[in-house]
Amino acid sequence: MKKGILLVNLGSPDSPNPKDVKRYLGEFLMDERVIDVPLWARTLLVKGIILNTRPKASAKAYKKIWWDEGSPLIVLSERLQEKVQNQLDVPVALAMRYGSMTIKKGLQELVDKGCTDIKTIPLYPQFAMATTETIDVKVDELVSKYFPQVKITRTPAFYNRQDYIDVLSASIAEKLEDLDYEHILFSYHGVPERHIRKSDVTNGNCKMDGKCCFKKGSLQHEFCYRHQCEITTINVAKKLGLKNGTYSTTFQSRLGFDPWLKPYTDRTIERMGKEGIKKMAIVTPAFVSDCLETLEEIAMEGEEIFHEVGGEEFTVIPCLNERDDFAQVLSNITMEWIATETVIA
Ligand SMILES: C=CC1=C(C)c2cc3[nH]c(cc4nc(cc5[nH]c(cc1n2)c(C)c5CCC(=O)O)C(CCC(=O)O)=C4C)c(C)c3C=C
Ligand SMILES: [Fe+2]
Ligand SMILES: [Fe+2]
Repeated sequence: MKKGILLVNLGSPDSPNPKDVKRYLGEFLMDERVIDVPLWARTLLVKGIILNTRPKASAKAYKKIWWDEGSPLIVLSERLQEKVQNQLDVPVALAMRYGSMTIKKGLQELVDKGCTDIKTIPLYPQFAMATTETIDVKVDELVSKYFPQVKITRTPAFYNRQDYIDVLSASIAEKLEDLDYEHILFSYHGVPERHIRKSDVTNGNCKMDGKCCFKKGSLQHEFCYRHQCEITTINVAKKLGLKNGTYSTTFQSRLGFDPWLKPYTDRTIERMGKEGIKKMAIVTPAFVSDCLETLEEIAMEGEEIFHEVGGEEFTVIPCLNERDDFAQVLSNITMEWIATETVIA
């Protein structure tokens, strides 16, 4: 069976115009693993409220970060795919969970090249129902409907791989080398607290009390986004020798009125600025590629909040994007898969 790799990221609108943003947000937010309420309630909320208000504001934000070549998230994912392809002999395709670069097209591209043994790699270091799980489920649906001859191998979240932690740490160290910063914030995309409970395979271990995520050996950690974010921070802090109190974990990008994972990034930036921190660095490890949430929400809005409360230097560390060493992590994941399958066969 010929092998192939399908990298999958979130996706972006086709353009930063309100019509395209509305179409994209409609597909994204109608996903039952993103807005996880019954269909009637989701339809009311998304089509009745959000899509009548948000696209205009979101389009304005997208316009601020859009590149001549297109959406930064898409362009950076394409550059990454090219790098990974150059490191490997097996075909590597790229798809997006939402928008025009569909997973169906990505699978078709690999099938057209003769691949029937495909490994999917969601471009998310940490597992979440709204990211990794929705990709895995969509791939299964498409394969059973259109590509029954294809065997799929999933890739678990790679937050705890040493090569990933080394690369993330190197990307931070390079940026901070000559910089005199007082605090480094590790800001992850948030999810509603409810999502963490829903993904709790141990049925009740997850108490959202700040302790369960650190319990050794819990089966729940495999599907606990909060645990995986906290551990990413801890492992990087260890690798870089960061002192306690000089770094922290926060969660950004809330939507709606339910409680989301805390502490919130924007409020933390504001509080720290008010408490007298003048030089802050911020890294966003839940995002592999720079996107609206890093380039606008963090680098523009976050900086504005910090300056408003007296902060002076706000350094944003880029995502791993198309770094050679990050492409190498994805190639390592691929080569380990090929080696294991060869031994089993
Ligand atoms: C990194 C992982 C992500 C998780 C987890 C996630 C959960 C999540 N997101 C929303 C709602 C929105 N997210 C939006 C943008 C966006 N989200 C991620 C990643 C994760 N989302 C990325 C990479 C991006 C940027 C996409 C780009 O084109 O650059 C948006 C759209 C922008 C906006 O209008 O603000 C929304 C809406 C929910 C509800 C959710 C979990 C339940
Ligand atoms: Fe999001
Ligand atoms: Fe947890």
